[in-house]
Amino acid sequence: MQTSLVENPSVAQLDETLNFLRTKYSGPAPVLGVVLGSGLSGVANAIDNKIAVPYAEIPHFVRSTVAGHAGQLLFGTLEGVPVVCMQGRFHLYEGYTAKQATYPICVMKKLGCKAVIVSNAAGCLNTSWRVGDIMLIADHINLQGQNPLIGPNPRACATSPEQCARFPDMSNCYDKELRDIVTRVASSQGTNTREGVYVALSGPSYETAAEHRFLRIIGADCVGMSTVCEVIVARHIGMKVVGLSVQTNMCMPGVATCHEEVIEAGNKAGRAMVELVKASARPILASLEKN
Ligand SMILES: O=P(O)(O)O[C@@H]1C[C@H](O)[C@@H](CO)O1
Ligand SMILES: Nc1nc2[nH]cnc2c(=O)[nH]1
Repeated sequence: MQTSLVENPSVAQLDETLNFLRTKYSGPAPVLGVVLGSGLSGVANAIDNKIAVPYAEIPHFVRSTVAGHAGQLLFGTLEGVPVVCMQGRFHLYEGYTAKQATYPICVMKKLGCKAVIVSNAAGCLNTSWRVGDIMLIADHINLQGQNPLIGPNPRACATSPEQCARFPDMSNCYDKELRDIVTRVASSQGTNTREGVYVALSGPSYETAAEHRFLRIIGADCVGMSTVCEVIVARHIGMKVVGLSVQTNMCMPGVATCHEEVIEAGNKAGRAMVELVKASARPILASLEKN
């Protein structure tokens, strides 16, 4: 069943989704959500005791229409940590509203997730970096021309009154403590992560050379077509966020970009991402339990 979501998800819609998911999965409640971007679906292979639920079957979910996005919700454990994983996400360029695209984040919250790891494939604007580099998102710039919080407030998926501010703060959007944990894990694995700013445009066209110049000037290190709406919703409802951007193509004058290249580079770097996300799951959980 597919419902057009232009309003915030209602209690009834969320209940319907959760009741359906409970008929498919009865294991421990997930504490960590993971959103896998283009070409990064290999992380799904690291999930143990996996139960896959296609988006097409889930009430109030829309469909994945993009190559490289499998379009299913996965339940299971990652190094013993109960997780729910979006194998494929929804993008605004698919024609979905910001509320439709971010509905799964509300569902993750209702399922019990305290934090979400969002990942994406991105074009690299930083000329000192290389294809395959993994960037921890330190901050973002939202140039999508949409904000999922526009409209009535608060949200039914919030669990406490202090969540869902009308004007939510975005100053520690990408949690510093969790970011430091992932950086430490990466260096213990010999992976040299970057930190930087992700800028999101609506897509689906890739950028012109003039747009690349502009995006560098305003302080972006890489550019993509997703993530920021998910992160805004997650922060609004009190979830902590870790963001990972795999640099899949260099944004350079005269160099063409294509989605196949993005998927291929995402899949290659996906191997390091799998190890990083796997090894970070337990320390992230320990940090969430401490706070
Ligand atoms: O879902 P993500 O942000 O990883 O996907 C990126 C942006 C577009 O969907 C696609 C372009 O090739 O990759
Ligand atoms: N907007 C945008 N999204 C991407 N996703 C992967 N590469 C790119 C890129 O170069 N530009």
